[in-house]
Amino acid sequence: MNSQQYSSPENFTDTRYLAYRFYTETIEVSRMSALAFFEAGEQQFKGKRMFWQNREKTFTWVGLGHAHVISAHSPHGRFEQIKEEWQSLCKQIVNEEREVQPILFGGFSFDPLNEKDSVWTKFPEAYFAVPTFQMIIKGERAYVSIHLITKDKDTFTAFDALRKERDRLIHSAQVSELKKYRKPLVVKRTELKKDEYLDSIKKVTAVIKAKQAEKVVIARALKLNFDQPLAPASALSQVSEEQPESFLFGMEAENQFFFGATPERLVKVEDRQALSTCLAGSTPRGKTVEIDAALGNELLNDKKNRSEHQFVVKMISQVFDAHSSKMFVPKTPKLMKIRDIQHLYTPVEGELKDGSNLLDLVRDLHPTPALGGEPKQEAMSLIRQYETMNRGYYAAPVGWIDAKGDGEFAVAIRSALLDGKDAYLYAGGGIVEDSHPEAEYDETWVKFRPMLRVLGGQMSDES
Ligand SMILES: C=C(O[C@H]1C=CC=C(C(=O)O)[C@@H]1O)C(=O)O
Ligand SMILES: [Mg+2]
Repeated sequence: MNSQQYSSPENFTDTRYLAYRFYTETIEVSRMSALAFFEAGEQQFKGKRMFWQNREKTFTWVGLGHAHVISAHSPHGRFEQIKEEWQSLCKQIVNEEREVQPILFGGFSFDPLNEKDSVWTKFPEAYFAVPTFQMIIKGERAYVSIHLITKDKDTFTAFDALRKERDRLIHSAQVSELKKYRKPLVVKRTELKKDEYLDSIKKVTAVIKAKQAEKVVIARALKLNFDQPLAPASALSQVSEEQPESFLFGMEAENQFFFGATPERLVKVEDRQALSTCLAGSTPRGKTVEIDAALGNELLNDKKNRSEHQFVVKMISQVFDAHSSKMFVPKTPKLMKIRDIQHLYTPVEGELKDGSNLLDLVRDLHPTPALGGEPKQEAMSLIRQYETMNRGYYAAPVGWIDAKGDGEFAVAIRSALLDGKDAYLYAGGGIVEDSHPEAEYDETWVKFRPMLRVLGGQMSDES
């Protein structure tokens, strides 16, 4: 790298964030491992690191350090708060000419009105950050940006220090291989409140038969205890090897780390084109091509799974109808096959109307009936009443938005919370009129499988 290339940092001011100044600088770098960059921040930025890779693997993003945090602690108005604060901040930094935009990354809790005890002690109801150092890999090109958002006037020394730190991070990521970690041993695996979970499915099915709701998603948790803590970089590296066909995400909040490999897109916006995917209805993969195809066919024709799926298509279509024009929804679902499981899948596309933006869609889509139920409010209150835990960020939106309003959110399923020597894994399923507790229980095992393979903790008869 040649320091002559550096342009002087740009500086913007704005009304609401008048006191702040936003300094930024981006350089293109030769390609390096995003995980090595994440790991290079282990000492300085522990507790403040974020990771994202889209399903197609065309976009990888790493954030180290917090240039600015936008979080919400109140159960009400959190989507608006994040949107408004980000837009205010963006007024100072938007520059249509800029090839690399600053990105705000983070997530929401599933249900801020759930009052059950929570292990998610470090995660507020919404938690987003603009990182101090942002690395982007887009296709064949890689960029590293510095973001400094400050009220100080004299930033010359501070910015200079950040340039040095950036060079150190890049150097470290380019020369060192990802550390080889020993996979911690799982000393104990506990199914949390299994009997209550089975019982809740019976009760919810009865409630649905009594026509108080049409569909409710009920989930449960597994707890693993390790002999030593698992490093976030190691967890991410395992998950990226095990689940190549999913969105990969990770976010640290102090000493807790939430990560996962989810197949489910909540919504993506690019140049005002919006895309969502309805994903609900499941069956395992078959051991041979023939069995796999037969299972897939059965799923496509299964009444119970098609009904689970159709609630999602209907709801997402309604939300898209409100926010977009030129909507497109295929009439019948296809199969999405991933390593352990196959799902019914319907993409929904639309062109955003003036005045609607990505975070409006996130607010109105969350939770879709793939994670909440139908009708939404009844399902949420039934989940509060019958589910045996607090979901934290499981099943909630996680993703990013840039200064232009483009971005993508996934639904944080197939995920786990790491907390010291403990991990909490989550899985659920859509309960409809003809659901059966044992079958739903089995389905959760299939959904736990990828995370169990990543973390260890599967029993010897599980592959
Ligand atoms: C709730 C989960 O999956 C949802 C997404 C796809 C299929 C689902 C199902 O068939 O039940 C669930 O709605 C989970 O993985 O924990
Ligand atoms: Mg299901």
